[in-house]
Amino acid sequence: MEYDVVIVGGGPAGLSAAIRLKQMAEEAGREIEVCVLEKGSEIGAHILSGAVVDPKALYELLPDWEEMDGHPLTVPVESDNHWVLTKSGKTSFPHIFMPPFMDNDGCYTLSLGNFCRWLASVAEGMGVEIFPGFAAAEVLFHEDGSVKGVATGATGIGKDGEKKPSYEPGMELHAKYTFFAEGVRGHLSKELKRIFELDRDCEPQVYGIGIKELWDIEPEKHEPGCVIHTQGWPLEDANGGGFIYHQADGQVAIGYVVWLGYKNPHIAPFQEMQKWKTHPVIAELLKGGKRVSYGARAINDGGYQSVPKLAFPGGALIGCSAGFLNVPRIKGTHTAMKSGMMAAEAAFAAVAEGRQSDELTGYQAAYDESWVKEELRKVRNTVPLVKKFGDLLGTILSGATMWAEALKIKMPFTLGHKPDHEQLGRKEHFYPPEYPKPDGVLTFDRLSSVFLSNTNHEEDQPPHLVLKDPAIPIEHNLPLYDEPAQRYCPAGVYEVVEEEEGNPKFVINAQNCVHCKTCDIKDPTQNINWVVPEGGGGPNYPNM
Ligand SMILES: Cc1cc2nc3c(=O)[nH]c(=O)nc-3n(C[C@H](O)[C@H](O)[C@H](O)COP(=O)(O)OP(=O)(O)OC[C@H]3O[C@@H](n4cnc5c(N)ncnc54)[C@H](O)[C@@H]3O)c2cc1C
Ligand code: SF4
Repeated sequence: MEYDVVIVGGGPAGLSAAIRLKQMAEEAGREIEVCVLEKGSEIGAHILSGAVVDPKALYELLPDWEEMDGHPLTVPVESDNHWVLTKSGKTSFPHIFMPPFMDNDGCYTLSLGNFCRWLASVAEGMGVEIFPGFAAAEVLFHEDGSVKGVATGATGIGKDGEKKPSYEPGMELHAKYTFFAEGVRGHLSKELKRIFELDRDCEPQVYGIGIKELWDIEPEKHEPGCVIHTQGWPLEDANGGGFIYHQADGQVAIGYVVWLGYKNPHIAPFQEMQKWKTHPVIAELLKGGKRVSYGARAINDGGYQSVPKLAFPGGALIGCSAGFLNVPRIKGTHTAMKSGMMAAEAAFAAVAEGRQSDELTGYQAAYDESWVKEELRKVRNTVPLVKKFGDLLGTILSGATMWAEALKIKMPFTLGHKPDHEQLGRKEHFYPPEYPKPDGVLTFDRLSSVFLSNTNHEEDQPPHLVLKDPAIPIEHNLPLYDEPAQRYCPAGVYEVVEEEEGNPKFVINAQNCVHCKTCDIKDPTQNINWVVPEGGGGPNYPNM
């Protein structure tokens, strides 16, 4: 199938790019053929976020969005709180100490999945072809090495590699330009970074794992638009923090992010979140409520200094595939959208000039002049400072650099990052943290949690969690790190079980995978390669 632009990924970046392309074509009075591929069973099915969204990019994309039908930006932020937690206490950090650009004034709290569903309806109304349930499995290249498009994976192939009666071949989608909008740690984007050496001149990307639950809470405790961020307890050997967003319909979205640069191999991010919920203030908020959804997704933490080269012959990385998240604001939606719009503008100009398959230098140039780059520049030292000096001193120092930027004093240094997978220490050098036993009311185990993510994969299909060397988990990771995949995976996919003869065996329950990408990031020897399973497989998040 031939298109002008093929977009891989129906998140905020991909959908904004599609809408912007159609808008420009309409303004110019010409046609442009655009399609969006989405591996989830529907748009939004794989989207997991907070979210408190800054509508800055939305105002640029759809200036009259407030008058448009069905938009989900119905709960403006009414109160903005930051708590520093100890085991049983909390101190509210005075809002006045926050640099003005950290403000949530004018932002909305919502389900990002529902936001994407709405953006998709707008895009379809403009003639964008959207294919949910289609995972782009392979990048296609022209003979000169430029990107030609993508191929979706075939369906109906068994574990043994043989065709089943349900076999359907994959499709090739060719385009003048292909945008990769796969979100954090996209597996094709990872390949493209390697092939075109896109990250040769930037710092390595670093990540966090965000674990989220949606709760129906008692009506008298619900304060729509109340936004709370927490730092401090319970994390000891790691950095990160929690969020509590009072959203529409009596629900609160709660989540916990653990930065993946941690050294203690005994840490289990899922358990950190369960422990965080036992804090008296959070436990009280959730008491009498019911957990209705669960999920997890990695998040980019590298920021400004980890943004790779954005364009290459025939394509571009947009959104979190490149990595535009503002870490102290925990916001990447508006920057993802704007990057998609900038790429769209460059691609439209190129197609209108009759060009194809070349490098969209206009996109890179637009980013270099954009508010996205400037926003990321101001907060670029937060993550390295907190990692180096710890939560308290690091936050103070990072706050000082942000205030300096707010006062127009440009910091003359940019600190670097170290890859997350190189950080783990040996198991005997660290104590296992204490975690609560699940009570099934406030705290849960991983399997009952995954059940709430509605995750489903066809069981008889080739593995989508590919071990480069099957011996490494037991022969290398187990003796050194007690095989950390057992703990960092938020879906209980990886287990070490004793075989009858007493030998340990590494088991992969791939059907439980919620596509968070943590294993692809944190495995110490980068032995796990996450590739797309059959399209439509994975979580089915309702409103995450
Ligand atoms: C826990 C957590 C909390 C967050 N909180 C906030 C917040 O409060 N505010 C905020 O602004 N941002 C927040 N973010 C960040 C925000 O969610 C991201 O910045 C944003 O979603 C990035 O958009 P994207 O379009 O680049 O990628 P995504 O939203 O990840 O979308 C990518 C899409 O591409 C699809 N896809 C991937 N690979 C393929 C493939 N090969 N073929 C087909 N489809 C594919 C995926 O299924 C997905 O639907 C949070 C993130 C997390 C994890
Ligand atoms: S297997 Fe990997 S991608 Fe899947 S849920 Fe576990 S850590 Fe995430």
